[in-house]
Amino acid sequence: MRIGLTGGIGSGKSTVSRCWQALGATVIDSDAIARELTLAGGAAMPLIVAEFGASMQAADGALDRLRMRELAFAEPGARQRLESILHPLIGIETEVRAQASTSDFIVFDVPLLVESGRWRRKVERVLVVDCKLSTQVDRVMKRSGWERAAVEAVIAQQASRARRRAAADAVIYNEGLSLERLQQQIEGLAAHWRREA
Ligand SMILES: CC(C)(COP(=O)(O)OP(=O)(O)OC[C@H]1O[C@@H](n2cnc3c(N)ncnc32)[C@H](O)[C@@H]1O)[C@@H](O)C(=O)NCCC(=O)NCCS
Ligand SMILES: Nc1ncnc2c1ncn2[C@@H]1O[C@H](COP(=O)(O)OP(=O)(O)OP(=O)(O)O)[C@@H](O)[C@H]1O
Repeated sequence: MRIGLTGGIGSGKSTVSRCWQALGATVIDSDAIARELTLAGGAAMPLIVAEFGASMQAADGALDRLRMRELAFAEPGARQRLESILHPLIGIETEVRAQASTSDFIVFDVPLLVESGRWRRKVERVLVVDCKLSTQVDRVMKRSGWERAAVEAVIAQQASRARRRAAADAVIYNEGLSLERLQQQIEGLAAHWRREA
């Protein structure tokens, strides 16, 4: 079964992904693929340099992520140009990885599943990880050392919690939840979806 896992920045997608991995699922992480594509020599780099100029490249040839983040979340047009380079390449790579999987469950961790539209028909279930906006901000500031305004700028470009929940087959409310309880919820969901299938 193909599951699309989504949620806002810092909601807990990677944490939930690890719960699925513990059950033997294959997890395919779009953010990780985007990072690989933009390493030095990555397939996206020539296209990014052609579109945004060589100043977007760090000294080692990889994408200058901080610089690109500042541009992409300040100018929606720039973010869309970046997405139009990366999203087709991410789509190809995720499909290659999915084809290679022999697991019962393939979990696609896709931050922009609801926003992009092209994902819904590729998955059989949509699992949304939800939490309060203030929790998202706190978690990302703590985990990544970002400024509050940087986290808020990303949240402003993402779907609302209500829109995401409306697209969900199941919602994990990841607020004050121990990792044990989270794992139990995923186990319950996996059993339920196994029965449905
Ligand atoms: C802008 C970039 C360079 C910033 O890199 P940085 O290392 O600072 O952040 P990172 O990649 O870890 O992303 C952190 C989070 O930002 C959010 N985010 C990333 N890109 C986008 C986007 N295009 N729109 C909305 N939110 C986004 C996601 O929640 C993501 O988990 C990078 O996020 C990127 O290349 N984005 C475009 C690719 C994309 O759309 N990725 C989203 C998953 S498909
Ligand atoms: N239930 C929880 N209990 C305690 N800490 C949590 C919980 N869920 C998530 N976190 C912590 O919050 C931070 C963000 O979680 P995680 O990385 O899973 O989110 P994400 O949705 O994958 O984030 P991003 O969109 O930035 O990739 C991490 O440091 C994680 O350890």
